[in-house]
Amino acid sequence: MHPITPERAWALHGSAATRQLEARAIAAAGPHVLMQRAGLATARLALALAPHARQVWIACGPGNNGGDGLEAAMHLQHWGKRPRVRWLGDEQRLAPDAAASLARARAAGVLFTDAMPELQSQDLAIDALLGLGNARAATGDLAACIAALNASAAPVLAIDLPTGLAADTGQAHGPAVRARHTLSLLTLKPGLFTGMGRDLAGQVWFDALQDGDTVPSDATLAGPPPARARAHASHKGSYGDVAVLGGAPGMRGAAVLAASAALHAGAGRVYVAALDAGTVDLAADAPELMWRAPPELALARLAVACGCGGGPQVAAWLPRVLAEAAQLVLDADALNAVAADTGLQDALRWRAQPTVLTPHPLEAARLLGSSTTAVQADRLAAARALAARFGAVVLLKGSGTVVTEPGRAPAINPTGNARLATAGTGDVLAGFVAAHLAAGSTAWEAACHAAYAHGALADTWPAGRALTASALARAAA
Ligand SMILES: NC(=O)C1=CN([C@@H]2O[C@H](COP(=O)(O)OP(=O)(O)OC[C@H]3O[C@@H](n4cnc5c(N)ncnc54)[C@H](O)[C@@H]3O)[C@@H](O)[C@H]2O)[C@@H](O)CC1
Ligand SMILES: Nc1ncnc2c1ncn2[C@@H]1O[C@H](COP(=O)(O)OP(=O)(O)O)[C@@H](O)[C@H]1O
Ligand SMILES: [K+]
Repeated sequence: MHPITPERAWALHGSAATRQLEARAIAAAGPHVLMQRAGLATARLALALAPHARQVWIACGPGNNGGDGLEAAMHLQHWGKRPRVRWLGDEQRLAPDAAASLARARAAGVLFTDAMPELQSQDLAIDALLGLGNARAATGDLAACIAALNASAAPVLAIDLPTGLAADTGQAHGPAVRARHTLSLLTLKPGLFTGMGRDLAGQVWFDALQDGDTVPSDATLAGPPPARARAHASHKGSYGDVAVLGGAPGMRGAAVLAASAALHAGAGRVYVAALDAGTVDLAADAPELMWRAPPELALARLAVACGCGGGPQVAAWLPRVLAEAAQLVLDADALNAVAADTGLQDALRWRAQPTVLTPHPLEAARLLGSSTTAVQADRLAAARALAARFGAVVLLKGSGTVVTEPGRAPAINPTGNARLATAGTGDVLAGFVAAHLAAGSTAWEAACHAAYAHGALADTWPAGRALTASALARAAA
């Protein structure tokens, strides 16, 4: 069993792939063996999380997720704990594995009770209501158990998935359990790491329940970028040139943030072309930045971050930028301009040079002609659709940032937290991506590595220090 941390990459499997692997694993191991392993793993984790727990409330649903919970109850009973089980199943319609675990829990003397527990007296609660079989919004007793788990002062351990969380999308379309820990079984599911997944699953643990067998993954949970050593005999030209095109009147700060981020992330030289009527400025904290009028940029030699505070003015520059920029990050207003103009959409599709689009969900919705709700309902699918439509790497921002490109399984970024929800951090990310592109990374690597580094800075940010976008830009290593 492993705790899932951002220190390494992990393969992610959606529900269809997991069902496929489950069928093979059951065929190989024999009936009930997998559920026995799942229940034992759950009980062991429960004990590790709450070693002194006496009272454990286990809410068990009607299917095999409930079977895992019953199996765990049996072990906890054997180990001298006092598990109390609320079981929502129907013996007439019970699958054989869950029926076997029900019999074992009863034989062990586990207490079954329909009464809701005295919530404050529980030391631990286990959510074994629904897992992969979660088919519709919970109502009735199921919804009441979800509410009880969420009201519990005790930590909640969810088996396989927090009840109500969709394995493939990270969305919940009804009441859902908010767990402190989730033990994912057989595979890690993408929905645990994006959308609502991070908030509902808490700390994720993983037990493969079997050795060796696997099926093709649907996505990856990204790992850290490889360390980049600088050759001693290198010079500023070795790390490439970035230009930021943005900063319309009143929004110059966005361009400075992206430029400062590119500079601190290691770009050799950083130019800023502000759309603010061409006035030249020296940012007090970054005299290294070189200010140019937009027509002066030698786009064909530059990694360009375009959009950051660009306002409507950026649209006029996009035909040239799309045609000429050696590498390109399109952010914010540049994305909105593309969304509003089919000519720019064609130019983006025809572009052959490396390109990264960095929309937040609303920008993605504009590009897709859909809504933020539709994008968030399936972030992986939305990112894939955008990548296919524009033939570019897409980095869809938000909790569990998704990176994808045509023909490749998406990566979900494991780092970052809600302290990043402050104005300007997206401009910083665009600057990071541009710096990686300028240094020679592929568009895919630049997007994955920049997202990871951006989130990791937030994850290690000192508790007492305000996380502002300008401080984030300067903190890049
Ligand atoms: N079969 C096995 O040996 C194994 C099963 N495993 C567990 O089994 C789970 C999948 O089991 P199932 O396929 O039985 O699925 P679940 O146990 O997640 O739920 C399926 C049952 O819940 C009902 N249901 C779904 N949504 C409902 C709703 N909103 N209101 C009321 N009832 C609802 C379905 O009609 C069905 O009876 C996995 O998540 C995992 O926890 C794993 O332990 C691996 C081994
Ligand atoms: N709750 C969160 N968890 C993880 N990352 C977040 C969260 N909220 C915001 N972020 C990150 O912060 C950045 C915000 O970017 P964006 O929405 O473009 O803001 P802005 O336009 O103000 O710069 C993105 O990288 C996004 O992924
Ligand atoms: K569950």
